[in-house]
Amino acid sequence: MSAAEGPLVVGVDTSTQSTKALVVDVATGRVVASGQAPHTVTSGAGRESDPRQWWEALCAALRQCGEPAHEAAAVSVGGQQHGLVTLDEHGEPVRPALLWNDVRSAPQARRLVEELGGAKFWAQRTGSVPTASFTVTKWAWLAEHEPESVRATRAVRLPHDYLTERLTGQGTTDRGDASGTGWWASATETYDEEILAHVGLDPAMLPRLVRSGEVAGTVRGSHDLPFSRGTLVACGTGDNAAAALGLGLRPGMPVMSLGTSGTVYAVSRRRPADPSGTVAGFADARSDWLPLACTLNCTLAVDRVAALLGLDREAVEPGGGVTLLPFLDGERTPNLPHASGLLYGLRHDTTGGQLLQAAYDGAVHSLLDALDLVLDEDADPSAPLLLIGGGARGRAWQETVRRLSGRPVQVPEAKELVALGAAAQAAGLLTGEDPAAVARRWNTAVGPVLEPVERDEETLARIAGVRSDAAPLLDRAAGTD
Ligand SMILES: Nc1ncnc2c1ncn2[C@@H]1O[C@H](COP(=O)(O)OP(=O)(O)O)[C@@H](O)[C@H]1O
Ligand SMILES: O=C(CO)[C@@H](O)[C@H](O)COP(=O)(O)O
Repeated sequence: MSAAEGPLVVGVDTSTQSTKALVVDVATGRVVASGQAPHTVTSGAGRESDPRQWWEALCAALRQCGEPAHEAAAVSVGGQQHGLVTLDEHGEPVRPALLWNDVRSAPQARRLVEELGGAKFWAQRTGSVPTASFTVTKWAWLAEHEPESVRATRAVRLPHDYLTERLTGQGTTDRGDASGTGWWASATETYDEEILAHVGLDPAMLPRLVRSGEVAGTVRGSHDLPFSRGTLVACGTGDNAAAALGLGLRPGMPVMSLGTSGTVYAVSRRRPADPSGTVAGFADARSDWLPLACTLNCTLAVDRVAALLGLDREAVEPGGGVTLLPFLDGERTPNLPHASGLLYGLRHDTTGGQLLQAAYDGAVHSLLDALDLVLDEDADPSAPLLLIGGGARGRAWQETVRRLSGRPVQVPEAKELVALGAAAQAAGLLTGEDPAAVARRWNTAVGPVLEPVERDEETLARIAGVRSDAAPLLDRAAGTD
């Protein structure tokens, strides 16, 4: 390995399934070393992870990076959004974190929207109409189901805040991730005291908001970590905002991320406020906005269908006219938290490969359906769709997105765009540059462009029709008539 030219920084992505760390050369953007360690997520009714496991995974990923991690001058953490981390007076988790894809707080989400002025109020005030993913609904769920956990809580954090605080000893967050809580007012960029009072959460328990380019703290001594004491720590952000930085995204460039969650988003200069609730009006990690739509069922759901069929995930076959709505975890976009998977149109001659293709089609349809709402009206409809996340490596995913979008699809060669975005934040602390400009200098978005093909309107219309006809079934909680 050749010597690095510039100072080194570490970028971390602590997402749903694993924590990844990259050591990056600030001068060139070259990834000098990398590491990754998995997390466990509970199955069954809820989705929970122990935050201490994220820390252990971070330490393991950094150990895999070896000597270069020791030389890093700054570090930053991007993480899965929305998760509710509750800490006691010793800074220890009161209970496992409730994750973004835990839909148990759907009744609380519905109630909060009703109680506080309806969808329009929430969209105007916070940028988003909260679904079960939003932290505020999880806090309301906890207050109702585990009041003893709420009583024991002294600090409330998001996943990336938790790791940043373990690095620095200080409770900090940023506007990008705060905008997914439901208690951050996007109009004023402050915590919303009325919403917090409504759910009985003391603002003193929340982390300090740190601005882009500001130092969140320095690494305090820890024998678990390869960093030297005093290494700079940037504010970090939510994983989608970090990937937007990592791509050096400019307004109007659409992104589709295929991981545990599916997301579509773009940077916008306008503060979003969609009262239909399809578009979450997130802030980006700089001073712009990140309108985004997110599905709960993406790579894991399609991989599950492949496993049920005993097929490799690439073993898709065209044709057959079968429709599969892969809502295995309930769904957020469309907002159907109680839905389960639905198969329609099965015939004697339907093949396993066609069924698998139908799962890809169903997952991508939900994302494309929301994309038009995410993009500003003046966005160029022929701009390439940037395809990122673990699924973007898969040929079947690439071809499905290409066929159903009718757009050119660009697949960046850089694999870990969340961690690269975090690394760009850390680099910005050292050089004073805008992190998105750092990523552009690193050429992170470069990758092959798949030429557009004619949009498969027939399949899109078929899926939309099944979804609409099945609406009463999909909206019904399992086990009810
Ligand atoms: N070559 C590949 N083809 C298709 N899917 C892939 C490939 N490699 C990884 N994946 C999918 O990527 C997912 C992990 O993506 P990632 O973006 O890392 O997830 P997360 O950020 O949610 O933890 C896995 O669920 C897996 O199905
Ligand atoms: O909830 C959202 C966005 O609103 C998800 O995108 C999470 O941020 C989890 O991301 P991945 O682990 O799938 O990357």
